[in-house]
Amino acid sequence: MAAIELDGVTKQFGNLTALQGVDLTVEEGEIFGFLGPNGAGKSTTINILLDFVRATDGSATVLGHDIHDKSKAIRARTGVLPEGYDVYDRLTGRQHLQFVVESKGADDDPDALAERVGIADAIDRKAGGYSKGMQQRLVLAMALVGEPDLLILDEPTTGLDPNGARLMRELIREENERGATVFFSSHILGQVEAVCDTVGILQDGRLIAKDSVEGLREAAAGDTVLRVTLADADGVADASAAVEGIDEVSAVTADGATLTVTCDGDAKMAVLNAVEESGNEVANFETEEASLDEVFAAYTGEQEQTQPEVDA
Ligand SMILES: Nc1ncnc2c1ncn2[C@@H]1O[C@H](COP(=O)(O)OP(=O)(O)OP(=O)(O)O)[C@@H](O)[C@H]1O
Repeated sequence: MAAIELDGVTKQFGNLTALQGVDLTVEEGEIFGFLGPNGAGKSTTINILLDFVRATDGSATVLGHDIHDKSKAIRARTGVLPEGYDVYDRLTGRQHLQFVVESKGADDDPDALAERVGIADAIDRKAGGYSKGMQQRLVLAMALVGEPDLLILDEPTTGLDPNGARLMRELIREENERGATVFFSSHILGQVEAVCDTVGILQDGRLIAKDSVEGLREAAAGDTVLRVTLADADGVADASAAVEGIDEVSAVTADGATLTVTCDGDAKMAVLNAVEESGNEVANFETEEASLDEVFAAYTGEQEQTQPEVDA
């Protein structure tokens, strides 16, 4: 059974088309990264899945249930970290957690939940006094209540420092190992790359790609950069001339005994053969993979969508 299935989902807000005919399947047990620039329609998709917003057209199921007819059943089995969720300033962390435990009919221990997200010391303080990152951790703990079958996390690393972002990734993996499907949206590519099995790229309300991180890279990385180091630097000019003669090669630069060659991914062997045929011995070669940033830019045609990655 698919954990999430969208079939031709379209959403109009007046004249604005926020989603256009989105078909998407997220398999059970997957960690799915929903990637897209600001305004692409990620939150609208999530709101439709949770029946907070009605689709103009199309249909969808979550955990096998129709999103309209069975929204209560869906929410009972789903943990959600909404974008920009406001905590109740006057309630403590414990009261927030107790509220969710009771409303879900679960039996989680609030102290254990707070411990998992790293706010155990602050559990009896009012959430209004929490830092932004602590509030985000509290909301994450609320999403974990009741061992949900599906976690929907909308931009979960917002407001988190590198340690918080790392914790988020660890929790996503732990929850997935427990058996939960994880669907999380982000415009921070590194977060998605670090933890996801599958990525969907949404742009202007259309799903423009869905693949594994590796598959996306291969599909979008038309150009590969090869660094070929020769055994003898004296042969560089000949080797360079030989490589330049290959149709699939778009650029060659030389530095000492190393040639840097930009070429189509499938021309790697031709490059190495040309170097050897020019009378040179290859001492070493490396291939530079396209980063997911480059993949994302190749798909969306946008260069600077990302915030600096919080490396952890
Ligand atoms: N309630 C609404 N009324 C009118 N327009 C809306 C509404 N909600 C969203 N939109 C518009 O729909 C489009 C998609 O917005 P959405 O919030 O789903 O994007 P997003 O990918 O989640 O972006 P972000 O990363 O900035 O949160 C945007 O153009 C947005 O302005």
